[in-house]
Amino acid sequence: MLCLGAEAAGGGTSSPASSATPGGLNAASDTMLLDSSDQELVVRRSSAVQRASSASSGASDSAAAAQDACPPFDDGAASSLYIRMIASPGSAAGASSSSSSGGEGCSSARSLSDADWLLLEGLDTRLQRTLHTGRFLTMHKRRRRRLNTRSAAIGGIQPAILDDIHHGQVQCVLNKVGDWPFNAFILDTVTGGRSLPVLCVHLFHWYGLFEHFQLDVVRVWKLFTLIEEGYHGTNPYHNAIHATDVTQAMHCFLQEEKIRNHLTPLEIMSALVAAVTHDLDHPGVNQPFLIATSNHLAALYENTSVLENHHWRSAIGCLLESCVAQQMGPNSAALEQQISSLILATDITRQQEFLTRFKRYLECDMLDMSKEEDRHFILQIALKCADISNPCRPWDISKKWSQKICEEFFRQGDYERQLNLPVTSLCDRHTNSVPKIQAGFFQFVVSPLMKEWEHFLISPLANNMMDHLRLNQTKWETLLTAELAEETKTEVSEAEDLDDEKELDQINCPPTLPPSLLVKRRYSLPLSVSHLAVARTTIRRESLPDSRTGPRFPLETILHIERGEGSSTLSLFSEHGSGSVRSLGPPAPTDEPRPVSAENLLPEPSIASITTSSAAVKLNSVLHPSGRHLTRQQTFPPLHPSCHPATRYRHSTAGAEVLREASDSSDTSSSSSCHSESRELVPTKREPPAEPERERADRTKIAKIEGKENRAPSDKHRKLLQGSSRLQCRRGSAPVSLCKMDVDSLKGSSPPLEYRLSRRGSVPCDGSRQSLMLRAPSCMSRRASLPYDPATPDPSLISALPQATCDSVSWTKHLGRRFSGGGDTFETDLAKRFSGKRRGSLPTELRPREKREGIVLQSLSR
Ligand SMILES: Nc1ncnc2c1ncn2[C@@H]1O[C@@H]2COP(=O)(O)O[C@H]2[C@H]1O
Ligand SMILES: [Zn+2]
Repeated sequence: MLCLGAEAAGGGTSSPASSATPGGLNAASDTMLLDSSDQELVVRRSSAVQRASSASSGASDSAAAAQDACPPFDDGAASSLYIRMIASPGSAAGASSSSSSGGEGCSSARSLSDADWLLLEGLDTRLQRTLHTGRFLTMHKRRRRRLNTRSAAIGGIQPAILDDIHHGQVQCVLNKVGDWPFNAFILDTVTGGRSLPVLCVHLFHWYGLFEHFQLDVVRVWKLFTLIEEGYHGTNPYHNAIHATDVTQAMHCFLQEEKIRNHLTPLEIMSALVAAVTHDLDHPGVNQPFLIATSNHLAALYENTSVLENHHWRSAIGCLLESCVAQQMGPNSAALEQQISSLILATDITRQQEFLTRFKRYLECDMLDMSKEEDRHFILQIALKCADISNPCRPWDISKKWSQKICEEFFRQGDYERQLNLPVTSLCDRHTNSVPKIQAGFFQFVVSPLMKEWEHFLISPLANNMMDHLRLNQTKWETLLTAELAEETKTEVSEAEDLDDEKELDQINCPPTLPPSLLVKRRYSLPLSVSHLAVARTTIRRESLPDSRTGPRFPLETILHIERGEGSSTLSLFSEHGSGSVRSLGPPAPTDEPRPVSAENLLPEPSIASITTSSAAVKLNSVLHPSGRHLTRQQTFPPLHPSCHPATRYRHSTAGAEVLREASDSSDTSSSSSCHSESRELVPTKREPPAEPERERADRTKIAKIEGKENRAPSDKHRKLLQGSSRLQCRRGSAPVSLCKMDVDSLKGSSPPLEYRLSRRGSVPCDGSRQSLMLRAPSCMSRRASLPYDPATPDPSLISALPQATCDSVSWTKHLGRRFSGGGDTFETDLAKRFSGKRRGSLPTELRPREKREGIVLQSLSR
């Protein structure tokens, strides 16, 4: 173990920036030790200000926590601590052993009541928790990273040295920590993945918080290490680097003249801790996903700001466990209250609420920074701005963030697809693209807020941010333009292919098919489907998990299951329960392939499991004494035959929409189109099985227009559903709510909301839409993929459908080809130019502008 005098223990006290520190700590007397076994930083302070750390060098996290004095936690904090205890047997053990270890002033007897102990004893976590066990409810496992600056000579024998994280490069980066073109990725690289604690300790020194609150450096390091652990390194975007980035942005804002002269040390500390914890333990999926999959977090936080509630409670848990809360003494309650309020404000679905208020305050010049509540409001806005400030960074940094967030969205879309949930538009890598998402996000989410922020700050920083924002936005729009142009080009060539197909179809089509169905539309049957018994013109393309993106459910397996040759519990095409929509059975025996579950689908660590059922029940009794039920979720969607997950998903999304509509209109919007730029999740394409001659010939033709992810249903299902009257007339992603709808039931009545919205949904490929296509080829208000030359529909079918639907058909036909709603969704000039030309999958109906504008926020809602 090497002990070094730590000039830089606080991260740059010797830097020019630090020397300007207002009341910065003299950290020269700090001594830092690094334990090479877990790279846990233990700092010994010889400073008279702080007491010597009771944590011995190399002590484990939990031991350190146990030996440190812990305060009694009040009722308000109890759940935060429970959350961490449940996820961390070490913490619970620490708490229990602390009484015997005689930690300073820490008595478990006064901390834990009988009920607490009952809860903790019920946590049979020691036996059941796996290596994925983490401290947080999402079962996050910290990934240990070797410092990339570690000398090769150390060879794992010698502990790390201080210079590992405080060598020249780190200093260089920290010296510029107040500059806007800050690159968190670089700091993360030079600190060997420890950017979060390094930055935060640096800032705590810089603001003089150690001195002001008499904080122990060991505990503060512990705090930030816990926080760092709580971020999922497996998330492309919501990881510790994002926390670092947002904290640095917050630091920049705190330096602004309008702000810095008014803040108290407590407010500064609240702002920094809130910034660094604002996405703590983020599972990488949004709130609707958690609700749709009955995730325990949704139940725990009652479907309301689920993630934000979880973030702040986890943050308080870290403050308690590190005992920093204790050191804050009487300030602790105010600190916790501010942190929770700041983090809750980052709920993106509350954007409009804050923006409207902010505008009003600015217009009426109502903000008085000498008032505590106004300062708090500005800090809320500052955190919100910091949270979405990546579009305001220089292009190379901003672009990286954009790609990362989109990759995270697309991953969620992949999970949804694999779970047979409707794929969120924003998250569909097959119909959306990074430029498209960015252009919309920049215009509708970031710009409105940043404009007001600029209005408030009136400073070079604000100008700088807006300059970058405009520049970056132009770049994404240029990319989008190029993408759409390319798409148009491709589709023209596809149209030519379709002419060829028409000839082929006329030769091969069985006489039972009405002529109007021929050459109805292009489609994208996979080359690998070998069970086509009807002419392909009758087959709708589908959106089953593509074998390229869903390797765990290759089409062969699906067809195998569908034919009843495999386990019946995983029927992907049937209607109810095991015989219906993809049925997700209970965990299969260990030697069987596991059913579709979050544990199978999500990258390790899983968000599906947290703790044992008994623990969940007890936790529930603490959080919800009224006795509401909270069960631990093992697999999802859970087995609720009466409520298909897709329906539940739609409801949760609809709920968000209603909520949004209740607030002011003109939020933001998003749209869809194009393929993903990311290739990380695209596995190698599978070999197609052997197939009959004619079908092969067909497919060779089709291959020209392949490139879609669609899959055709099997012959069996097609036959089964020939008589079905379902109204699932769109490709791949039929309106999820229409599964049981009969065409006749629509006669003379106004279409149900679900139908009018015609939302996509990735309903299982059950073949029902084919029969519908046979009967109502072009009357449906289907999205996307309209034929270039739609044949005149059967008049009797048209009369059977709601007028609105038929109107939309004629509207759609007017476009001359399939319409995807994407280009015009943002209603920019740019987009208008391409409306009707681009591919994509939005409904053909023209939805009210405010509804469309809400899409981005809704999709982003976490
Ligand atoms: N560049 C971006 N493009 C699209 N969405 C973004 C971008 N940056 C941030 N967001 C979204 O805005 C949200 C703000 O809160 P979160 O950081 O939790 O999650 C963020 C993302 O969902
Ligand atoms: Zn965030």
